[in-house]
Amino acid sequence: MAVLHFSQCIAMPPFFENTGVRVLALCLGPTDTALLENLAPKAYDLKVGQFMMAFVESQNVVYQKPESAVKVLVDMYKTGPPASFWLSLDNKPGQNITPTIDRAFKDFENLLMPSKLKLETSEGDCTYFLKMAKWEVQGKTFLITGGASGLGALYAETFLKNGAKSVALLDIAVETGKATTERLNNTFGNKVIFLKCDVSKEEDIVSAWDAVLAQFKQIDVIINNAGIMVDTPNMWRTASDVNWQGLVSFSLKGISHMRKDEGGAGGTIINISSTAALGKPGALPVYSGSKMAVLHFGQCLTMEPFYDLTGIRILTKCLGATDTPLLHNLDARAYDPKAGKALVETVKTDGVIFQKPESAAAASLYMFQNGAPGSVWLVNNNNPAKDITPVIDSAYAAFEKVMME
Ligand SMILES: NC(=O)C1=CN([C@@H]2O[C@H](COP(=O)(O)OP(=O)(O)OC[C@H]3O[C@@H](n4cnc5c(N)ncnc54)[C@H](O)[C@@H]3O)[C@@H](O)[C@H]2O)C=CC1
Ligand SMILES: CCCCCC(=O)/C=C/C=C\C=C\C=C\[C@@H](O)[C@@H](O)CCCC(=O)O
Repeated sequence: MAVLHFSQCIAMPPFFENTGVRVLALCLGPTDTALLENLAPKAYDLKVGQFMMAFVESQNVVYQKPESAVKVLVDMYKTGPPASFWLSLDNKPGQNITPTIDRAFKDFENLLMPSKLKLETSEGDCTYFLKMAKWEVQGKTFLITGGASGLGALYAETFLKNGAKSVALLDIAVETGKATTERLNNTFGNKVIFLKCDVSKEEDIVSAWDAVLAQFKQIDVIINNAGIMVDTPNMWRTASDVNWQGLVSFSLKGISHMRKDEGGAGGTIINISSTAALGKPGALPVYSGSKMAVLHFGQCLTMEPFYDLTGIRILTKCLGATDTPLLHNLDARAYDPKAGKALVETVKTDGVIFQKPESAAAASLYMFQNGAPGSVWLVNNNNPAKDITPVIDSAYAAFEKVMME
């Protein structure tokens, strides 16, 4: 999904008109190559791998011939319009699936329109405020990446105010992290620890994870919040490691630790995605692709019987533009200077609202207290959190339908 969304974003008009470069993406179905040999041990977990294999066998999935996939690639090259997306499945001729993908993203973009949102979550919607919380913050231990400042620090404060037992803040910024920890400990009574951890480095993750467990013994909630937005030539790889690989690493460690079927206590993993996964910001294809990867990772992980088996709730938050340093110097964050200039212009002309961090944190608390396992939430424009799982599910149902045709 990161590949598809990267391609969609970078190819946004007037990309082809300006550059003469045609971006095409191929969604390849199961194809008879070494990639599909001995599948079960390739899953993130053997039990899940065996479940997947049983499914593949029960469905008589066809592994198409590699020659058929290559033919589709060649046809796509010969006939594909700029920014088109193709399917190669079951040895059939290539199918241009751009209309289906576009329709799904139109539905996502509609979620971002303030007028449409108001229809569904008005300020007077009492049920939003009065609904009983289903998931307790009280007594829970939190691990928050990127917790030294910005939204991460605010999540810590919000959950502490609502009864969290302990919080581990992990961040690359040591001085800021220590200062935030001291401030929170002065207010909430020594419940917070700080650990230096660069989430783009596996060795940092391993040692911080071990240190948090040595201190707290149990982690109930992980907020994978650390993220940077820099698509520039010298930083896009680091940004991908921070936004995506770090999140995967903490999620997998969290699953091993929390899973009830292997002696854990269950728990919640909150992954911070963005409205950049729902819209197509042409200047930020790497950032947007990484946030789409975060969204799709959560959806795949949480497929049945994940929650029943493990007792782990995966929540994904699509956060809209929020007034933190992440949005400073926007022009220098795009993949190239021309795109950066265009981004700054669009933010002005579209009147993009930079919502208050406090609003985003309050909405996140609501999402924690009420989010069903596997749900996806929109937190945008200072509005209450909105459960957008049905819209995401219906887009994926449309993708699946195309594969059945
Ligand atoms: N501010 C916004 O408009 C939006 C933010 N988000 C996401 O929310 C999350 C938090 O963003 P903000 O608080 O706005 O950003 P921020 O820039 O204010 O704070 C980010 C925090 O992450 C830390 N960090 C940076 N690199 C790190 C690394 N390699 N390892 C560990 N920590 C690291 C920073 O030191 C800082 O404390 C990010 O994942 C971001 O993508 C999503 C949508 C909109
Ligand atoms: C839709 C992007 C907001 C994502 C929030 C985030 O993580 C970082 C935001 C940084 C800049 C936002 C720019 C927004 C520009 C939009 O007005 C538009 O140009 C991009 C979306 C175009 C589309 O939806 O097709």
